[in-house]
Amino acid sequence: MIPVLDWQRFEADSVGFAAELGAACRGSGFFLLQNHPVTPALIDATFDTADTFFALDPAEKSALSIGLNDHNRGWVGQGHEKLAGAHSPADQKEAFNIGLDLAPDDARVLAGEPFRGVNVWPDLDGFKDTTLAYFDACLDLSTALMQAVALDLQLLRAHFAPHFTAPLATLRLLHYPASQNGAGIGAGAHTDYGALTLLMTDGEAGLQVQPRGQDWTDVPHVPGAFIVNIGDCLMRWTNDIYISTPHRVLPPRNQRRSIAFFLDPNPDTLVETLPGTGTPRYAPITGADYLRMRLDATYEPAQ
Ligand SMILES: O=C(O)CCC(=O)C(=O)O
Ligand SMILES: [Fe+2]
Repeated sequence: MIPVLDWQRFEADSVGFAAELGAACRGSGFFLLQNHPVTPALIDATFDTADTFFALDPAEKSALSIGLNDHNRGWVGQGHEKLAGAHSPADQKEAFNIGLDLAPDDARVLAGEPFRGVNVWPDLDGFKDTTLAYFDACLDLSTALMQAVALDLQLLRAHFAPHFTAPLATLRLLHYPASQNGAGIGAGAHTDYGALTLLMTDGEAGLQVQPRGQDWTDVPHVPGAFIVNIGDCLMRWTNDIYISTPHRVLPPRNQRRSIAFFLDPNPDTLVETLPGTGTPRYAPITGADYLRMRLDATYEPAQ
């Protein structure tokens, strides 16, 4: 049900690869991607540095809290987020978000453009270098995947390139503590907000998908392969030709770690239904407005 695609095929037969990708994106909205260029050494190093961060004292982590800035960077403590919506139980997980790495004197930061802020960093050797290397590797791979999306949609291969020059990409380190009794939820049922998500897990079970009209089913673990899925922004952009699919994480038996990379377009990109996709079902919206709308719904209103 969730196909396994081979990235090497994109070089040799980009049209054939794009057709496979397109079939997955029109179906379950999920596929596994193996033989990609993000090295096992970089993946391991990112998991290791994330472990070191999550083991810090909560007081140290809360100095980097996501609530202290308005550009979606930093630490999300346990119980802070409800991916399934405000009336659901809180997710049993913690997370750390890193965005495009901008200097404090970057003109976009100084101008206060939406989501254009500086990253926040823990005082840990190697954390920044490792996570930024992982961020860059995922940015390269995900924007290359957008070329395959373009080919599948009968657009020029470079169609999306201008929309991902300085995108609202987010690298999110995730940590789900072991659950004694399986009660509650690790991450509530949701669809992702952006264009593409590249997810790496440590193999601990828990992630499930629910393709439209079907039951929840486990996502298989293929060591080293990315779990790739499309988000609501790309569903909207394709006028619902591609499907973003609900998924959730059950409370894991053992602690579980994952690393999600969310690719959203540039903040000023106008997401309007693509040529050749029929009568538009959606009004155009900028990348920044769309992401803000979705993030605002994810965090509990202040008490
Ligand atoms: O941790 C996982 O396996 C999935 C996380 C997820 O779906 C998300 O953060 O959007
Ligand atoms: Fe997700």
